[in-house]
Amino acid sequence: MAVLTEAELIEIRRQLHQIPELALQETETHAYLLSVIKQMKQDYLKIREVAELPTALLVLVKGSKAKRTIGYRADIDALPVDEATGLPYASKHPGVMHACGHDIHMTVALGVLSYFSEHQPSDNLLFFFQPAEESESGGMKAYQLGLFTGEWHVDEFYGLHDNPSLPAGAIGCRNGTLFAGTTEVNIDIKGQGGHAAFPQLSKDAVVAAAALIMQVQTIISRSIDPIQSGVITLGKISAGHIRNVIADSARIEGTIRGLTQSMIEEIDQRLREICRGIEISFGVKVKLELNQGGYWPVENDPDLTRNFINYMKQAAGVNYVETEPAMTGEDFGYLLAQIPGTMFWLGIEDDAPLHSASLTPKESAINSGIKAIVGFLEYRMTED
Ligand SMILES: CC(=O)N[C@@H](CCC[C@H](N)C(=O)O)C(=O)O
Repeated sequence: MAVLTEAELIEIRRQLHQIPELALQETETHAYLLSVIKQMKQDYLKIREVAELPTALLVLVKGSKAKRTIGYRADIDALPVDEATGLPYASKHPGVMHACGHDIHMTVALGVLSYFSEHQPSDNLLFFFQPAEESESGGMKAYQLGLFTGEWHVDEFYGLHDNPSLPAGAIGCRNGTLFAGTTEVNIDIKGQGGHAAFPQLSKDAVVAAAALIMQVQTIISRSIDPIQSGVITLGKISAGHIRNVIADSARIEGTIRGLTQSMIEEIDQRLREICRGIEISFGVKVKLELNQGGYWPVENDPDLTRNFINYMKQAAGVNYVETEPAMTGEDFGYLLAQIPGTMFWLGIEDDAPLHSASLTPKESAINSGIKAIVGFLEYRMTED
């Protein structure tokens, strides 16, 4: 196979878009990626599958006179979102969609890999197709399994996220914190059920949940320095069985975001205190689970990122945009805390935001992204 053309890449993206899979279940996606990679020229490639993380895929491109190994990561999982785009190539998996654009991430990575499968790089390149970014901490799992050791050691890591608010193909970045750290929140309230007519004989889990939700929303406005940024979103609540029975339990699921680790820990602590207060005031039991996993703030390495930005600013054909930190989370933050590197945005220009059922990335972003990344990697490999 020659280097993948723009038309072939768009077709690949559409195939991937039709087979979205949730975190750690990306078997069809894994098989598809493998089939595309196996059609590339294999002379410089070494493919690795991992029994302990079966949907992950690593591909090493052997450099001709390697001074280092440069890692490039693309996440491969999708979201439990019912696609509403009406596109002819919409998801074939009901209730699951590439609503965060990981189909674009994979396609860009395949495009860059395809280029270097035909043009041997001087440094080693390691492509990491990572499962479980949206949940389940795939990046942290991979690192803790020792995937980046020995021959597969990575000296510096790069990865992108698509961004609907940037023009198609634009590269966005900043030095310092790019994305927030996040903590997943699960709250189980156990009360006592009873007849709707006799609330005094019950412990109403719905009322306790309502009070808890309203109190939690005061953390940001009343416990956090207004100059600092934090977000608490409780995106899911379930409770009760029928209108005239007082609910005996309620479950709330959400996410906390902060641009620094200390901010996240401060919010976590206030949440614990509010849960204790709800127990006392409503006579219920509240079980709080906080799970940060690998979703650490994405901290770009100062030197590597300065270099990346300087390259992108002057590269012909690259529309570089300096961006603000975002409250989105990314488990690439964990990898960047272990291995220096840079995360950046790729503009996909859409009115719909990430995680929307109507997200429709502009596909021209794929080719622009590949050109910018190939150019940067070739430049980086000329440096000592
Ligand atoms: C880019 C993006 O949208 N990432 C996700 C990451 C999820 C983090 C974690 N599972 C959580 O929900 O706290 C995001 O929602 O920002």
